[in-house]
Amino acid sequence: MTKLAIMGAMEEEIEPLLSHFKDVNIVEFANNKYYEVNYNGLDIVIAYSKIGKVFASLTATTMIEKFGCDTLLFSGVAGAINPKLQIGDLIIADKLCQHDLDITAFGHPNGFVPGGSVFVETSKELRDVATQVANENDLKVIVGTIATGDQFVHSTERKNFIESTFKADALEMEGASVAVVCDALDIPFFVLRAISDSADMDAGFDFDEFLKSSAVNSANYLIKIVEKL
Ligand SMILES: Nc1ncnc2c(CN3C[C@H](CCSCCOCCO)[C@@H](O)C3)c[nH]c12
Repeated sequence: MTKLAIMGAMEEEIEPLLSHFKDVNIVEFANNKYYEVNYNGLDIVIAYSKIGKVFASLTATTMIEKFGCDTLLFSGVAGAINPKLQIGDLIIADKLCQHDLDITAFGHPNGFVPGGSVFVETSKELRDVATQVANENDLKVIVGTIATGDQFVHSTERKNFIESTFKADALEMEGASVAVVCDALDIPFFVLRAISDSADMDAGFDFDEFLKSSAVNSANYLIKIVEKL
């Protein structure tokens, strides 16, 4: 029986999801709250990690190891790199990387450390469900590479580095750490993001303005995917 983890990084990313559920049981653990619900017979644990790769790794590991989740879906917002991605648009990750992981001094490529890999792929099965839902609901969704790093990107210089180095389509601060955790624990995972900004000099203003509405875009799509699982 599937037990689903639904994760975000910020409260604003999870709030639109929680509003769909009643009878929520709250479990406090490791300075965080985990919301347990049952939806259409599916046991679900929902949490927002707080910002960044370390918090996201802790929450993903907790949802799997402590709560016994066997599938993990991430919903949230992202900065656009691919110019086809406009504010509010949806992107599903087929693979993720860490743009700020750097031991190039030793001849390794950006995003690589021994024992790891530059890219981690998401679950093809979950992506196929998502694509079917998008088609059924006439949703425009891009499938692409998402780059993760412990920084809010707000400069075209950093954005261009990430694009040229990883050929990434979007960027954020948690997805690749969820990917490494799920890959290591052999848990199928899926990362969905809606664009809140373009990671350029206007990113801070756009993010403040569009966080909530873009988080709702992602959450509404994710709920439709959950209903298919
Ligand atoms: N351009 C960008 N660069 C990197 N990541 C993103 C993302 C994706 N999420 C949003 C959030 C931004 C962290 S700062 C939030 C401000 O907090 C305000 C509270 O003081 C973090 O969880 C990553 C959207 N645009 C981005």
